Amino acid sequence: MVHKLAFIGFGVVGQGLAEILHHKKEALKRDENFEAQIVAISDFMKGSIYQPNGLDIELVLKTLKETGNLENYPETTGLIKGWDSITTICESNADTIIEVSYTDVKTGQPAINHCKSAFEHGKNVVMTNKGPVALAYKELSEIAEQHGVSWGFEGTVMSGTPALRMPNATLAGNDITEIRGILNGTTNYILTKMENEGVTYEEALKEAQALGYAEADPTSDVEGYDARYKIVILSNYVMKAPLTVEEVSCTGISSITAKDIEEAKIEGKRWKLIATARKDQTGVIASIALEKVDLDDPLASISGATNAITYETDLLGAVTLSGAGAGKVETGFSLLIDLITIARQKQTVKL
Ligand SMILES: NC(=O)C1=CN([C@@H]2O[C@H](COP(=O)(O)OP(=O)(O)OC[C@H]3O[C@@H](n4cnc5c(N)ncnc54)[C@H](OP(=O)(O)O)[C@@H]3O)[C@@H](O)[C@H]2O)C=CC1
Ligand SMILES: N[C@@H](CC=O)C(=O)O
Repeated sequence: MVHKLAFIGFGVVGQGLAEILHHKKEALKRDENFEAQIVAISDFMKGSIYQPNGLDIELVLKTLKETGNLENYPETTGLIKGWDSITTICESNADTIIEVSYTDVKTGQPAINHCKSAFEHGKNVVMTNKGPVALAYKELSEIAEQHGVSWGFEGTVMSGTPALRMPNATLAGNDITEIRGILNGTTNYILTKMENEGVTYEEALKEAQALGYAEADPTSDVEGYDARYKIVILSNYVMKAPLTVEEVSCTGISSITAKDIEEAKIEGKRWKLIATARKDQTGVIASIALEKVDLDDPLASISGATNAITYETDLLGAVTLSGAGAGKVETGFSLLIDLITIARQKQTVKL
């Protein structure tokens, strides 16, 4: 079966997945029996194209690079231009929607509506957009289930590093009592650059933006909102506790100075933006806080855009996972693993 994909949003991450699908086409077919075709892309400013027989990925990327607009893609029989996101989701022949538009930290929209429309039209969604998972996890998972479709969102926490799949699949049966981690690549990159290279806060932020780590509005990163979304996703999905964004106390890194960093160094400590969620009798208590950690703390050695997370479990003790927390290919991969998982489920059902 060839999986037909429609992309909503085509920025860093969307293009990351498209490049992987192009470069690994043969290997994915040979090793995973996985074949995909991009039939539609709908992006706010970069334009919208739909070709029911499949778009030529190389030509899509070339057209975008050379002209900045997808609608300059060469005319072919059946090509439709200009569809908005909802029309693309509802009217295209895609079986899976790749939702990689920007994360709205207040309402989660329009991505929540994108998910609802897709599920109601019998389509799977795989996404890296954190809004719908952080704000509407329960409602959307119920709608997906009612319509018998899949919803993948591995990349919403720690990019392609399996921060969701690992505890759910391989730690199943454990009670996870506490989660503590570095969950934002941009802020960890800034803190590392300031400490190791004496780069200013502003310069380090600019670098993180240029490398594709930061959110469209980097306030989300530096004020801790992005990490707050991620700890809410972890609480709901991994700890099965219905924590809301408003319940998480949150401070970011925007007030940190070179002097603060120097002082921490003298004390033998290091600043890190730490996300914590801890179970108690009433539910889960969670926070995002800038902390001065001891150098022998396992999170102290996590540098750059790398993230890390420790799960405290009742049967296995502490289990720590570290890996990429942001990036084009790294986050593109998170979408690929969700797609491969859906494909494997379909193959198992057939058997
Ligand atoms: N970058 C990373 O490392 C990671 C990102 N994420 C998440 O993945 C998502 C995508 O990130 P990234 O690719 O970096 O972001 P970008 O800002 O590079 O891309 C987002 C794209 O979505 C488009 N867009 C915004 N709203 C709509 C809409 N309503 N309909 C169609 N297109 C829309 C934007 O359009 P335009 O700019 O043309 O107006 C832009 O091209 C975000 O939600 C982010 O939080 C998650 C993990 C890691
Ligand atoms: N802006 C985010 C991207 C991934 O979620 C980050 O820096 O971690």
